[in-house]
Amino acid sequence: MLQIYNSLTNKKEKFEPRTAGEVKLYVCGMTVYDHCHLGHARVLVAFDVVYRYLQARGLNVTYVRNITDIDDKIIARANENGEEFLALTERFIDAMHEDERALGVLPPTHEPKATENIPEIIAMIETLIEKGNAYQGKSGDVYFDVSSFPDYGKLSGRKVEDLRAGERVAVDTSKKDPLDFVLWKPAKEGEPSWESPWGNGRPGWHIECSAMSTKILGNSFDIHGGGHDLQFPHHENEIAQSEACTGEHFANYWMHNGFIRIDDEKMSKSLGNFFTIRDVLKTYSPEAVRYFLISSNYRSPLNYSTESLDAATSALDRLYNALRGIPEVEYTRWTAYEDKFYAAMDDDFNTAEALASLFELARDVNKLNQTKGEAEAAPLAALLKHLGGLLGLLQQDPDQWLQKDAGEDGLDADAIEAKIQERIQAKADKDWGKADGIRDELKAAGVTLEDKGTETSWRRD
Ligand SMILES: Nc1ncnc2c1ncn2[C@@H]1O[C@H](COP(=O)(O)OP(=O)(O)OP(=O)(O)O)[C@@H](O)[C@H]1O
Ligand SMILES: [Zn+2]
Repeated sequence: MLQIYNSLTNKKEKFEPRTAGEVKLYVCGMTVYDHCHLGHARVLVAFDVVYRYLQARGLNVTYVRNITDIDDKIIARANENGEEFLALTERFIDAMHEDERALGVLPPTHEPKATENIPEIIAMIETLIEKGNAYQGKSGDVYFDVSSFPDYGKLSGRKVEDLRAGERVAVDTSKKDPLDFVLWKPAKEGEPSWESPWGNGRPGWHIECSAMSTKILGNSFDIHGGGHDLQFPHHENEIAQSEACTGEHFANYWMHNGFIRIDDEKMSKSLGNFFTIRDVLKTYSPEAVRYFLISSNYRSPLNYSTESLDAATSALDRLYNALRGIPEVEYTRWTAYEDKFYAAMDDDFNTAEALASLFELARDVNKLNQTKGEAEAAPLAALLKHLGGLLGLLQQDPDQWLQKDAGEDGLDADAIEAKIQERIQAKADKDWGKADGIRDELKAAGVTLEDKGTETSWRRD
């Protein structure tokens, strides 16, 4: 029986989809004005594991993860760069997709963008105004009237009176109440904008998720997820908007992942204390990064450190070692082992326990291999690989994986490939000095390049 910790009720609950066999999942995605960092990787991987596991449980999952492609930070960055905001967002959406592919994150079923759903957003705001849940400000702005929604605070457990205490309405807004939040913002000079009944403007952040989730998944759906910081106010506001608009219960289960932290602070672009996914992947393999991200419960905070990533790499070495040299055979069920793994995952996606079950399995593969030989160990090894795959792990060739770490030069295969790509680019740019420099640098690290036509291969000396 799958249990999910529901942030709405603050307890683990039996997971019962609204329609038997079907799961509708919505996760708040990135604001695309920069490269994704490891904090973003955690949301991507945590919900990728949820997505994979629900499917493994035989459920048909519709997974929606939005892209916030219009927002103050995006406009500010585009202005700084002197580029069109759409050019900026397109670049970072492509980069995000590259990072996802590199990390083995499966693409969601739908990836709606805010800018492609403006009519739906406007329609929702109009309904909210009609129903008396939203009002127009003085200059083309529209606000949600928090006092019109008695359930406000039910997700975050906050009381409206407490929230209001100490808040004051800023003089320059036309909000009636400091808790009211913006649904539509009037366009400022030179900013991207869309026509609306309230004049040219753009949507607030909260309304985009209400509009896109409802459009694709319906008024009510199963699971809504996102980072812990989104619980309040973003998700609280989504509930208010959606339930006020449709009169129906919005999402049944709310899942929030903990932060990736650095020195006990949230890894964040605004704080500048971040490591991008692509930078980390220059040194560590994607599976090691995934392993690190799921090595503790998705709800707990997780501190980033090179020690943890090294430990993740060694842990994977042990699992790959068990698979090495064993013939690949078709996976068949092996209940005694599978049950442990499934029981762990059924317990609110307890990946730490699920990984522990993989180590037990690896130990037994080794034992069988030593006592009875490779052929006998093969079915158990196939099971290990299969269960690892449900977490997006153990999908590499064991020999290659283990060879990666073998170099004493500190350069793994991915790092060498990256250098080769850099050299190909340098040659294309006719920067022969740089191209030779890279060849020499690799040579010094014990790696020899061999050019054959346009192909470059490498070997360790
Ligand atoms: N350090 C982190 N650890 C875990 N999840 C995070 C972290 N930073 C952002 N997220 C999550 O990533 C998703 C996308 O977030 P978004 O693009 O809005 O970034 P953000 O929270 O504004 O990050 P930043 O503060 O770095 O700009 C959200 O679900 C958010 O909660
Ligand atoms: Zn959202």
